[in-house]
Amino acid sequence: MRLDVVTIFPEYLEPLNVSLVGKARARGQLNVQVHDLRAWTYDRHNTVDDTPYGGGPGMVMKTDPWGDALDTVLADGYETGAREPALIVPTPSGRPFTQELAVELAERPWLIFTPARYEGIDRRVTDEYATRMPVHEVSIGDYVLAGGEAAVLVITEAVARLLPGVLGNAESHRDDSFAPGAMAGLLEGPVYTKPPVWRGRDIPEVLLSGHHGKIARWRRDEALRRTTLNRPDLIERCDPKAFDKKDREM
Ligand SMILES: Nc1cc(-c2cccs2)n[nH]1
Repeated sequence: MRLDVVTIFPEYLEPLNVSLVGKARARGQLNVQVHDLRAWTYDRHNTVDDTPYGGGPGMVMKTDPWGDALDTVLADGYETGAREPALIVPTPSGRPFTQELAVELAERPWLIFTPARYEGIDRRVTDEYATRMPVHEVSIGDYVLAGGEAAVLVITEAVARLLPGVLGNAESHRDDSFAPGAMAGLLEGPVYTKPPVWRGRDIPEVLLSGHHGKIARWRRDEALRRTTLNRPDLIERCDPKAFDKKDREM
């Protein structure tokens, strides 16, 4: 997969050099290119914004720097064999980013992120590129950030970990919270490791029993408990038949 990020804060994307994404890049599983939007400005102040038509607070990001930047990124990507780009525009007014959308994006060969600052990017930019590729406006949550770069980090990590070979078998994403089918869409329950007693706190007996059926049932019950507490909305969506199946396996 190829990822391009165009931003006025390229240093904000440094975390893409470390940990899971950094290792995937080093292994060649991910090609990440970060571009400074100001490289496509030609005035003394490297201007990327201007006042909004129709008035109102704040500033709007101008068309030309984005258009020139995206044309260059696309030309470079195509030249090096990338195909089928999709534009990912982080915004509070976008489609909620979910594990389902992460799976959808992980299947694409090329994602181009356009994190905005200020009040956003002139709408004509996304209108222009929507004629050439899918444009996904994506929200990572119902809160307002100062810019989309943090959202790029979140989306990139959630997508990268789904790429084949990025997570070792030990870290399989099969049982992730929200992964369809895993615990029928429930939240993960509590986890424990050595020592067996810590500051007077024991491990739930069942986890030391070696009885896999009882352990699986306990984990399912804990997942139900946590989901009921924190995300009752997921309870309606989960597939009760999956429980029957799991009960039979236990
Ligand atoms: N979910 C979400 C996205 C954002 C922003 C994206 C770009 C500027 S602010 N805030 N909250």
